[in-house]
Amino acid sequence: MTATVSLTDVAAPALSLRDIHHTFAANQVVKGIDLNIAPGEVVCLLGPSGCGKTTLLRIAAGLEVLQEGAVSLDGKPIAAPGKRHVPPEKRNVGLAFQDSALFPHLSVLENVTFGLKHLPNRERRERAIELLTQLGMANYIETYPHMLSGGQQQRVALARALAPTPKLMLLDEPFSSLDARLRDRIRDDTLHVLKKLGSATLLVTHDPEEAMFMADRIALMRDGKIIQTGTPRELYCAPIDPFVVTFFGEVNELRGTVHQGKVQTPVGAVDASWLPEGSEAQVMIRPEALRIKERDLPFEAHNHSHVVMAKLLGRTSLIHLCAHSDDGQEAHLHARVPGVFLPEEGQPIDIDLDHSQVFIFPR
Ligand SMILES: Nc1ncnc2c1ncn2[C@@H]1O[C@H](COP(=O)(O)OP(=O)(O)OP(=O)(O)O)[C@@H](O)[C@H]1O
Repeated sequence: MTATVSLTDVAAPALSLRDIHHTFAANQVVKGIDLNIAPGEVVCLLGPSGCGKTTLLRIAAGLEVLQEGAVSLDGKPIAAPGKRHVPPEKRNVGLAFQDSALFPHLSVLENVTFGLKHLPNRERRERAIELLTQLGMANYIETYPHMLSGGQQQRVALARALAPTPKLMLLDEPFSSLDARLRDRIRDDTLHVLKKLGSATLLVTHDPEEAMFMADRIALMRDGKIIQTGTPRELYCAPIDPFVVTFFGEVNELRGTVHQGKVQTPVGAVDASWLPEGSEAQVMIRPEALRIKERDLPFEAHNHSHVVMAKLLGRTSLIHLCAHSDDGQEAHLHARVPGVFLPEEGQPIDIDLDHSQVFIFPR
């Protein structure tokens, strides 16, 4: 019998962070973090402002001296508290930040070839131009940084970080200074370049959509700790606690008591078989889990579920609704429906639940 062994089982992690703790004055900002990144894997460190993401990335980069724990690159220890600190420039990692400064006296091409001194001239130039082309900057190779917009400078900074093909890229909010349209394009270009080069990547972001767009795996942080690690699908569809659910977008929150393995809500019964009978539960329903069907009933039938308000948000419509159950329970909920769906105020409706986007937790 042969066992299947994946590449990630045999190859040393591109980055390994073990039991990392970090304190500024008396403020403990990283509290025991373990994280591995496999070769070629894109991992997003996601979390609210101040939860310690940047500090962790700076520790991996060597910009903060490690206080507690261990850091390895490619299986080799590069930082141990009080013993070993390989400086950032010797770690063979690519770094790009929200506002990465370019060398002002060098052209775009010279900025990108800067880290390629070990290559012959021609190869250096070809490599830089290839990357600048992939990031939409091929027409600016002779331009100087002060002549570029912020978004263009950011693309050059990404090309400069990627040019030496580092085994590990550390990116801290590299797209957040860009306006929405440009950000989408540069994110897309960057993702394709990272995958083509096969660089393992740790990307810090506070934007869940960005994390889902970029990541093979997401590590969601709160208050110095990783709360859940998994694929975007695992975090979105199998969140382990209410914080994880709410971090990925608005949810309808209801409460109820577990009775015969279920909690009754105004939109139907929700399975709670894993919770103790009689316990209080929190039911979280994503807006897209509410499926609405218009009913041919008089608009005055207000003991039936009905539309309170409908707004077009662009790609989706947001329906404010009043949900009624047969036993007299009532709740104001938000539903999201793809495309243009704008029923009139008072329109009676039936509501079905997509249970895959309903989550239940003990209160
Ligand atoms: N050099 C420093 N000296 C003192 N406190 C610091 C220092 N750097 C960060 N902190 C504090 O550590 C905490 C974590 O900061 P960090 O920048 O790691 O968070 P973050 O999750 O990246 O936040 P953001 O998304 O806002 O950048 C914050 O309370 C911050 O004020």
